[in-house]
Amino acid sequence: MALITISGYPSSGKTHRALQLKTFLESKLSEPDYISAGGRKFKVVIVSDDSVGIKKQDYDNARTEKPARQTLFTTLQRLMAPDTLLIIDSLNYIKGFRYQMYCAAREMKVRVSTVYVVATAEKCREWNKERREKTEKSYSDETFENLLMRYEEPSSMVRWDSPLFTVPWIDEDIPGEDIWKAITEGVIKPPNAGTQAVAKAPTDALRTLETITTSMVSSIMSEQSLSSSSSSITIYLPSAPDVKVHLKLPPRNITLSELQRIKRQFVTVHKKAITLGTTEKGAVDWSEESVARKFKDYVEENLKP
Ligand SMILES: Nc1ncnc2c1ncn2[C@@H]1O[C@H](COP(=O)(O)OP(=O)(O)OP(=O)(O)O)[C@@H](O)[C@H]1O
Repeated sequence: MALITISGYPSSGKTHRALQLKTFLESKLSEPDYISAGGRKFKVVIVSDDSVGIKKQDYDNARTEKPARQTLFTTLQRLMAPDTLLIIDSLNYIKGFRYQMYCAAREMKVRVSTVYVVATAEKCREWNKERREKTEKSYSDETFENLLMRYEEPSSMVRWDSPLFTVPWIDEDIPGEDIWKAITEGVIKPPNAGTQAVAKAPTDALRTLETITTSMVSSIMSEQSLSSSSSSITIYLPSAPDVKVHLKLPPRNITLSELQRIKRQFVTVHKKAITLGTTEKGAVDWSEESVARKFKDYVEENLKP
């Protein structure tokens, strides 16, 4: 039915908010009108680091953090269902990971929303220290500071974070009614080209992903050098000349390293989707045109103005 992603700094009160939200949603689900309208039994489920066995120390280095995140992702894929309001209570601090969850939700045809729990770094530091003093689970100081530095703030401007609800730590109420509306009445986005089922071997898909994105990065760079004042360029794919992609660029010079960083993020996220898509849910569409259009959207949304 819906996927609600909670995101925020370490020790910012995400679990506190997730529990508040669960109580609110359960009270809405128990309203007689709601039950009789749908005639179905819905449930609210929280998936958290604790519930899937992720420890605070797993965030100490990438070697342990990556498989932890993968466990979280596999669990949420398994639990997403038409009768479930799924709340993901974890740091969810990587933009690419939130995008990956969003794609999975679209594939399952469930509504999405993001709750950004905001507390100052100082406050979170204080709460993390208090947890340690009370011998509760806490992050080491080094990991805590590292996570703060790496935190990629959600933005209502990008599809995968919206609708976005920002909840400050001082405000005791959550915007429950607004979240409820978003997850029961909001638009269900159809699976995009990248999540529709069309057979293609994973090795081909990985090659397409790499060659198309590489070729688009060089096309953007060369088009930009030819028409420096233009804010919109057209790219033709050398390997598929009948495919034309129109790309909007911000009115400034885009650097190669910027594009390569965006390309790396895109490739990493979709490599995972290719593997999961082909091993668990049937093959997905990784045609050249589909990859080109997905990458175009990703570039447009990730280039700073
Ligand atoms: N609004 C608040 N007012 C006072 N204390 C709070 C508030 N929110 C959280 N805390 C305290 O901060 C600590 C961390 O809270 P919580 O577990 O909800 O954070 P979290 O963001 O889920 O942490 P983690 O990053 O470990 O998942 C707890 O000890 C909690 O009591």
